[in-house]
This record gives sequence, C-alpha cells and structure tokens, in this order.
Amino acid sequence: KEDSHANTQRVLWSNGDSWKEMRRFALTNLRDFGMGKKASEDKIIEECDYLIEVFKTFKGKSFDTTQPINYAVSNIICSIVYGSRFEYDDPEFTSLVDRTNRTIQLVGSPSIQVYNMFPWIGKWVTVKKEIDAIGAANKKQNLGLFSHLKETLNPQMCRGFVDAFLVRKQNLEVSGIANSHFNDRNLLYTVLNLFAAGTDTTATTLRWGLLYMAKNPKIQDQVQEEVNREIGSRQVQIEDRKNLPFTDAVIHETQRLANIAPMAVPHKTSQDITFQGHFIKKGTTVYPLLTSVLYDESEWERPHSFYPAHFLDKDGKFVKRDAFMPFSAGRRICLGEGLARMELFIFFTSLLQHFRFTPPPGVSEDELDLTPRLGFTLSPSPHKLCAVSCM
Ligand code: HEM
Repeated sequence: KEDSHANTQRVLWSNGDSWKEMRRFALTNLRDFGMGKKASEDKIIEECDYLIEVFKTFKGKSFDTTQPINYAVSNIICSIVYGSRFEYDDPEFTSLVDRTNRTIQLVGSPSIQVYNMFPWIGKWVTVKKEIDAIGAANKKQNLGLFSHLKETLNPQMCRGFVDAFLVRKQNLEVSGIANSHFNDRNLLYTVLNLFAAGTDTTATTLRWGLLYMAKNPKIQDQVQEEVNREIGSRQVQIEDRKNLPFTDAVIHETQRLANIAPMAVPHKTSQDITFQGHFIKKGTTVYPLLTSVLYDESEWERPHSFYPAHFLDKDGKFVKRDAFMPFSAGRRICLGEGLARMELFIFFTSLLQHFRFTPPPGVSEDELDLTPRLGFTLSPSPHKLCAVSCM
C-alpha cells in the first residue's frame, strides 16, 4: 500500500476513521491556534508587513513574486502548526517551502497522472523518484522540528498544533489507551498535509490576483480607489471587507477564473450509486470537476473573462453566487477555507494599498500571459511584475 496510488497523493488526503478523527482535531486546533478570527488576523497582518518590506526592496523594478508570496503564506501555517514563523532567509524554512511547491508541480505532471491509473509502472516513473526523495527530506526535517518541540513541550502552554497533538497523545497514553489515531505517523502526515494544502493554494491564488491586476489596469484603478476611499493609509482589517464590495468581488473573481484546483482531489465512492443516470460502482475513483461549475456557461455571464461584476448587484453591493465553489463542497470541503479567505483578503488588499502592479518595462498588458502552468494546482506561467510604491 505504501507504494501505491495513495502514496504519491497522500500528501493531500486519507480515508476512513483516521481521516475523521484527524479532520476534527485539525479543525478545532486550527481554530484555537489561528483560524479563530482575531488570532489569525493578527498573524496575517504581521506577516503582510514582512512581505511588503520585501516588495519594497525591488524599488519598482520587475521581479518574480513566487518566492516571497510562498514564504509569507507558508509562515501563517507555520505559526499555527509549529507555533512560530521563520525568517525568509532561513534555509531550513525555504528548503521546506521550495520542496513542497516542487512536489505540487510534479504531482500534476502527466507521468504521475498515468502512474496513478496504473501504479504498477511506478518503478519506471522517474518523476516518482524525485517526489519520493523530496518527501523523505521533508519528513526528516519535520521530525527534527517535532523533536525540538517535544523537548520544550509545556502542556499548560501549547504553542501550536504540534504541541496540542503531542499533549493529546501523551494524555491518551497515560490513560492507557493504546492504538489511538494520535500516533507519530498521523502527526507527521497531518502536518505535511496542512503545510502542502495551506501554502501553494493561497499563494498561487494571490499571484493570479496580482497578475490580473497588472493585466487589467482599469479594474486595478477601481480597487485602489475603493481602498483609498474606505481605508486610506491605516492597517487593513477583516472588518473592512463589508465596506469593500468591489475588492471582495475582485478576489472572488480571481478565485473563480484562476480555478486553481480544477479537479479538486479524487474521491472514492463508499457505495454503489446511480448519479444522473450513470451507475458508479462502490470503490470507484471520482474526480469532482470544479472547472465545470466555475466556468458553467449557464451560471456565469462571462465565464471565460475576468469580470468582477459576477459578484456585484446593480447597486455595486457584493452578491454571493451558488456556483462559486473553488473550495469544493460536501464533507471533504477544504478544511482551510476560513483561513484562506482571511489571508486572501488581507494580503491582497494590503498589497494593493501599498503598490501599483504593472508589467515589466517594454511588456504591454496584452503580452502578459494568462496560460496556466500545469501542476497539481494551476499556477500562472513564470512571469515578473513591477510593484511600484504608492504610499
Ligand atoms: C485559496 C486557497 C485554497 C483553495 C482554493 C483550496 C481548495 C481545496 C480543495 C478544492 C480541496 C479538495 C476538497 C475535496 O476533497 O473535494 C481542499 C482540501 C483541503 N484543504 Fe484547501 N484550499 C485552499 C487553502 C487551504 C488552506 C489555507 C489550508 C490549511 C489550513 C487548506 C487545507 C486543506 C485540507 C487539509 C484539505 C483536505 C480536507 C479533507 O480531505 O478532509 N486549504 N482544499
């Protein structure tokens, strides 16, 4: 089983009772250590300041936004999971983030898609070797981080998710409960899952958002006018979202059009079922194609264009749309939706408050390429942008 289909993709999910218990525990603790509104808001605001400083160092010259954005977003998960953030030049941190992003790219490669259908070809798939090597390095690094946290553990003062997990594990052991799901393996995989699922997704969405702004300067004007009018130069807060309907619509439209998880993740039918006239046998792998909803021509006025008015009524008020489901739906809906939405709002709005995003000199808006790069998530093709200070 270790080397089967599930192994390559295990970074993102698992099944059964263990999943139920881990999901419940993760949700409660993520709330305690970050997803609760105030705690995470403070963390995101603090991290956003670091990110703005990095953008300033380029002094308006073009640069690739990938790494700074990945590091900033990843640090939110790090402070929730490990209890502290890392410096952007800490090699322990940057290697973890860079390796995780490389895996997400590799997992989406055609050879891995074929391998997932025919796992017995595994030993001939070279990409799998790289994924396995990266996985081993990330595991080793996490075990090192855990052992440091174990040595300094104080059950009265949990610093983050790992501490809470270790305390629960200890308590279960003390009360003589062996074989619980709170074991070292689940700790490792839950942390790897949170790290992988919580970094690339949000960072990629933010990068799409900045690219759409550089491509659509008039829409960028409207966001900046709204932000200037409602917030001025003070710190952006979650509370501000209700007064920024246009900005909120732009963020939603970014998520819709960027469609970063087009096939969500595969699910398995738990029983025989007939769906829309098609019989599907128990145990069949099913991909929920989010693209079919996010680009549904019967739901969206301009499914293939960047059109924030999809989320605005005739008075310019924000409107929710049923077909907006970038986080999927149902029991396995994204566990980090609340956190991701907070991050997207604070990072995006603060960046637009501080900078004007433009194509590099000599490149026109039309020349900015919106073709996605293939991977497990759809990210923008490699590109550079200028972040010109406007505050
Ligand atoms: C813009 C950002 C994000 C998007 C678009 C997104 C999207 C998704 C999607 C489509 C799924 C698959 C749902 C399914 O099985 O049908 C998922 C699962 C998941 N996401 Fe996210 N996600 C984002 C951010 C995050 C963050 C910040 C976290 C970390 C806390 C996170 C943690 C997870 C986890 C743990 C799962 C697996 C849940 C389970 O299987 O029970 N995600 N996400």
